[in-house]
Amino acid sequence: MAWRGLKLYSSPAVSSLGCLARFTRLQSSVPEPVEEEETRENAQKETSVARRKKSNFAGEEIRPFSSFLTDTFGRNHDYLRISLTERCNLRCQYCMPEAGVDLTPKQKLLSTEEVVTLARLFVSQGVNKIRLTGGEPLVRPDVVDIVSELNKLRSLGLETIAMTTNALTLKRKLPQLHKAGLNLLNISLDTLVPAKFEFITRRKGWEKVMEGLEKALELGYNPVKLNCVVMRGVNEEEICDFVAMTEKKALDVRFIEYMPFDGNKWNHNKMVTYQEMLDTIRQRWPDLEKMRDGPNDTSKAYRVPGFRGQMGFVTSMSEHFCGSCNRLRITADGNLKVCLFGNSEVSLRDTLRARTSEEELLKIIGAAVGRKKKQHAGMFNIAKMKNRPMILIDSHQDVISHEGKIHTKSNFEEEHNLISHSNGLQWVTAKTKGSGCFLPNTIFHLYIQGRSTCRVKGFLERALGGRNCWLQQFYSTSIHGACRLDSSCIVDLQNNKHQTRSERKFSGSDGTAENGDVPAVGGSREAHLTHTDETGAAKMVDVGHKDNTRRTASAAAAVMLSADVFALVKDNKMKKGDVLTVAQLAGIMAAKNTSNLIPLCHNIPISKVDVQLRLDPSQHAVHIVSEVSTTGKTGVEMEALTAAAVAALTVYDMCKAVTHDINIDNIHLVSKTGGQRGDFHKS
Ligand SMILES: Nc1nc2c(ncn2[C@@H]2O[C@H](COP(=O)(O)OP(=O)(O)OP(=O)(O)O)[C@@H](O)[C@H]2O)c(=O)[nH]1
Ligand SMILES: C[S@@+](CC[C@H](N)C(=O)[O-])C[C@H]1O[C@@H](n2cnc3c(N)ncnc32)[C@H](O)[C@@H]1O
Ligand code: SF4
Ligand code: SF4
Repeated sequence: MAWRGLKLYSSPAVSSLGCLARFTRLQSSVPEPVEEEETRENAQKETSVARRKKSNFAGEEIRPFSSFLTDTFGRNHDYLRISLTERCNLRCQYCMPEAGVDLTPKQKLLSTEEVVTLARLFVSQGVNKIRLTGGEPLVRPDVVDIVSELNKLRSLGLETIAMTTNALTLKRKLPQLHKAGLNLLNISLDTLVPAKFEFITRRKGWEKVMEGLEKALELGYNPVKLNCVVMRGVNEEEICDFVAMTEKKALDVRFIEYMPFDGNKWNHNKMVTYQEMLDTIRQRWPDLEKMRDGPNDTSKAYRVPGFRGQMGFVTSMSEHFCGSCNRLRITADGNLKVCLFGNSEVSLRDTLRARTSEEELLKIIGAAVGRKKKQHAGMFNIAKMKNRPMILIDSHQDVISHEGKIHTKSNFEEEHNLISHSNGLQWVTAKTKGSGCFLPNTIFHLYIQGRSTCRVKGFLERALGGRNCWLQQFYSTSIHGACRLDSSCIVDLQNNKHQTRSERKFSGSDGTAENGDVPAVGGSREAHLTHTDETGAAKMVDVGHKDNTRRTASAAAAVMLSADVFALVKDNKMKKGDVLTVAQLAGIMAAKNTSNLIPLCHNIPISKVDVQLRLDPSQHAVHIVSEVSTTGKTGVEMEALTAAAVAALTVYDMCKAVTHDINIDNIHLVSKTGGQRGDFHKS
C-alpha cells in the first residue's frame, strides 16, 4: 500500500532577529528587508523597555512606564497627537462634509500655553513623540511658537516633534518650523493630477502642495511621509504613479485605506484594501520587498529594491493595528480622546482651567486611559456606526436636548441624573418628554423601558440628526405598542452597557470591542459565547495577546469506493486525470484557504502542509491524512480538517462521472499539539 505525498514548506516566522536589530532600525533611515512580520505587540514591549533603559542615565535599571499612560492591556502610550485647530483651508471629501462643520468658539480652544502645559505633563509621564495635527495645523498663527516651546521639552525625554499637514502653506512656513525643532513631517496628497486635486479637496492648490513637498525634501526631511487616501473610482489607478515617485525621492508614500466618518459617504465598495493595493503594485514590481515595521507603526512598510524611498499601507480597516496602539489624542478644545474610533472623551481643558492639581489631572488621564478598549469595533461595525467627520474627531462636546436646546456639558451633568458607576460606566436617566438630553459627538445606545416602538426611534434619530450625535443601537423592551414619548429612557453616554432580553441571549462579549460591548448577565467568562458579539453577530476572537507557539494538527478522512472505481483510481485510468495527485493538491490549497472558507477562522501563517493518500484494496478505500504546522497564536486543526475534507471531496469529484455511489467517511482530527489547552491525540 503506497502513500503518495506532496509537501509544502515555508520558512517559519523569523524570530531570531532580536530587540537590538529592531532598535537599530528605529534609529536608521536605511530600509531593511525582512521575510515575515513579527508581532507588533512583542516588539512594542521590547522597544519600550529599550527606551526606558536608554532614558535612564544609569543605563541598566529599567524604569516602569507611567501607570497613568498604561492601559489595562499593557499598552504604553508614548505618542500624543495634539489637534491645534478644527479649521482647514481645504475641504477633502473623505474628511469633511460638503457643508463644512460648526467650529468651536475660540475661547473654548486650547491656548498656546495650555497646549504646552499639557504636552509637558504627558512628556513627564513618558510621551516621547508629539504630532501636531488638526484640522490644518498650519492655519494656526502660533504654530511656530508651539513647536519652539515643545522643543524645550526634549530635555524631559521628547524625541520627536511631528506634524501632519496638507502642505498648502508649507513652503513658506517650513523653514521657521524646521528651525524651531520640527523633525518629522507627513504631507497629505491624494492625487498627482491637479484637476483631480481640486475635485477631491474642493479647492485649488496642488502646485502649492508640491512646492511644500519639495521644500521639505530640500530641508533634509528624510523620509517625508506622503499620506494618500485611496478611493475606488477616484485615485486608485494612480497607485503605481505614487510608487514611481519613490524611485528618486526620499519619500515614504503611505497608502491609507479609506475610513468611514460622518458625511464622507463612505461605502465598502469605495474602499481599496491593502491586499488589492499590494496586488496592483506587484503586477508592475513583482520583486516588491516587505520591510521591517517599527513596533508601533500605523503602516506596513514595503519598498521596490533599488528605489531611494519606500511605501507603506495604513490598514486601519482591513487589518487593524490596535494591539500595538501607543496613541492618545488631545482635541483642539482640550478633550483627551483615547481612541480614534472611540467616543469617550474627557475635558482636560476644563480641569486645567479649574486649576486642579497636576496629580488630579494625571488621575483623570489615567482613568481615561484605563477605560481604553482593546481595539476598534471592526471594519463593518465602524462603517455601520455613525461617526463624526474626521476633521471634527477632535471637536467640541456641547450637549443638546432632543428639542434642540443646547447645554454645556457641565450644565447637563448638573441638570440631569448622571450616574457614574464605580466601574466607570456613565448612565443617565431622563424622560424623553421635555427633558431628554444627549451628548453630541457621541455615538450611544438607547434603551427604552416601557411601550416604545420604532416611532420613538425615528423621533430620536430626527432629534439627534445633524448635531453630530447618533443613535447607534436602539433597544426596547417591547416590540409592539404605541409610540410613547414619555417613556423613561436610559441613555448610555459612554456607549457602554445595556442588558435586554435579546442581548442576554448573546451575553458573550469579552468586553474588548470599542463599540457596544455588553456585560454578561451573571455569567462567568467561561459561559461566554466567544464567537458572537452582543447583538448576536458573528465575530472573530481576538488572539492578539497570545504568544506565538509551534502548533501542529493532523486530520484524516476516508473515501469508500466501489471495486471497479477503486481499480480505475489505482491504475490511474480515471478519465478526468490523476485522482490522487489532484486530490493532494486540492488538500494543500484548501488548507491555505481555510480562513476564507470557515467564517470565524483566523488567517494564520502556515509553515507546512502535508497531504498523503493511501489506497486500501481490502476496503476499496482511499485513506487521506493531512498534517499542518504553524508558529502562531492559534492552532491549525481547522486547516488540517479542511485539507482532509477537500481532498476527499476532490476524490469524489474526480470519480463521480463513473458512479455516485461513493461515501466520504470519518473526517476527524487525529492529533493536535501546541495549544494552550494541551495536546490531543485521538485514541
Ligand atoms: N486606527 C487608527 N488609525 C490611525 C491612528 N492615527 C493615525 N491613523 C491613520 O494613519 C493615517 C496617517 O496619520 P498621520 O497623521 O500621518 O500619523 P501616523 O500614521 O501616526 O504617522 P507616523 O507617526 O509617521 O507613523 C491617518 O489618516 C489614519 O488613517 C490611530 O490612532 N488609529
Ligand atoms: C485629518 S488630517 C489633519 C491634518 C492635515 N489637515 C492633513 O490633511 O494632513 C490627518 C490625516 O487624516 C487623513 N484622513 C482624513 N480623513 C480620512 C478618511 N476618511 N480615511 C482615511 N484617512 C483620512 C488625511 O488624509 C490626513 O493624512
Ligand atoms: S484631510 Fe486635512 S486638509 Fe483635508 S479637509 Fe481634512 S483636515 Fe483639511
Ligand atoms: S482604533 Fe483606537 S485602539 Fe485602534 S489603533 Fe486607532 S486609536 Fe489605537
